[in-house]
Amino acid sequence: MEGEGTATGRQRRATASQLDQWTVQDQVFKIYGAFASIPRSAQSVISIWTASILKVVLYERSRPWLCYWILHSIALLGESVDDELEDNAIDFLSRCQMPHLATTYAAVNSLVTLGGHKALSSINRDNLYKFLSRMKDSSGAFRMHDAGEIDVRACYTAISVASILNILDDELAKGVGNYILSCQTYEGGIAGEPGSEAHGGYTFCGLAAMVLINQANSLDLASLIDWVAFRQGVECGFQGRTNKLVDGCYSFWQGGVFALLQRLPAFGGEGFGTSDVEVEWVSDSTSEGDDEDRDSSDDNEALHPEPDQEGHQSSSHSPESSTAVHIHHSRHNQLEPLFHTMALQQYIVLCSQEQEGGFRDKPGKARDYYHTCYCLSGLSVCQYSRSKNENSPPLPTSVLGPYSNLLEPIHPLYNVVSRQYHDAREFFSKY
Ligand SMILES: CC(C)=CCC/C(C)=C/CC/C(C)=C/COP(=O)(O)OP(=O)(O)O
Ligand SMILES: [Zn+2]
Repeated sequence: MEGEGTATGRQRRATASQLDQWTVQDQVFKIYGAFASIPRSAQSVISIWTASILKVVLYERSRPWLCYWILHSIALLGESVDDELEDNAIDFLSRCQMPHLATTYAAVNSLVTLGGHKALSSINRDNLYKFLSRMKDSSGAFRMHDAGEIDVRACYTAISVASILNILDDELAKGVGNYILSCQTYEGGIAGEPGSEAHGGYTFCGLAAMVLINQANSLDLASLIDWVAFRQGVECGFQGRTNKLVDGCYSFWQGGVFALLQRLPAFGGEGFGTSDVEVEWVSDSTSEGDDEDRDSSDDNEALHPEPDQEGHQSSSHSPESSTAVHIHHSRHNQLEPLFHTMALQQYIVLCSQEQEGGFRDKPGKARDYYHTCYCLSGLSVCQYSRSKNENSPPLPTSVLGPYSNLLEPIHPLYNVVSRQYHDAREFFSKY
């Protein structure tokens, strides 16, 4: 019998990413070996040179992301950039040469966020379609880049850009659903690849991709919703996975999962009309006053949960009263937000926000553009979680702090501001 520690035993249990990672590790160790054998005097020059190449590669890879995080944050705040910056951003994004699905998604979302003829027409949809087809594996799933890793993130970014650019067809969609289904774990959340651990980032990607290809109902939605409901911690923020710390960025990755779920017909929502992916908002059969009254009492409970005898959180999180069951039995058949939206706003505004501006993972960490983008996106999801449609703004009681804290609504399938989504949709339906 092969022992746990043997190479063959290790190989047999390995995921595709682990195998990739070990290949890279072997190469790095070989480089270390070669490095150790050269004269000491040459080592420092080479190490400075290698570090700067690595820095350039990583920086180049993240630049479209920086554009998206910054532009989307500005758009969420209801602001726009000046003409010169807009022109420079369009010019820069059209010169990015390293094809990669994640940066393609970031660049497309940046251009959609900038909006207007110049930004939208700078996207070469024919070439992009060819790139997406090249990234498609024979299994149906997508890989991130040429010879790159296959995972749920790649599936989402490919399907998301294809959908928003109106080039999604059966060929691109074929097999994606089965791959994502194989990534839903025993916990209910979705992992990056089969056999890995469920994680909020991949759960958002997997669910959004399934909605876009009209296959969300083939997931085990009841266990998915229970998994995500249990990820909101006593600190009021979300953790990315079981037994890990809460982090501001999961306000969107997990909060966005709720925003998607509550629009699904299976949970009483009105759907996305997935053939043309129009945003529909949750219908509401009760009076707004009634709704908002309950909001505040629920949120008080959320902030001060009654511990049970073993010190666990309140009974609404016990397995006997699973979240899925609650949804269907809520008063007057009205759909409640499926998480504590005011509590999450408290975590975002009071714990993730930096005094000087910007957002972070948690107190003690530094602010950055990634966390700023995803904390603001999560905040918007919370604020609009009870809105009937994007033209009826939330009541003040749904917004933590002054009403001037209200952000723009997002389209949760793509995480771009709704108005920009509609403009892009219209633009790409004509061209
Ligand atoms: C569209 C797109 C590209 C989406 C990316 C989705 C996303 C955020 C995936 C998360 C990946 C991951 C396993 C992080 C764990 O990091 P960690 O171990 O440092 O954090 P943790 O302790 O919170 O799990
Ligand atoms: Zn984070």
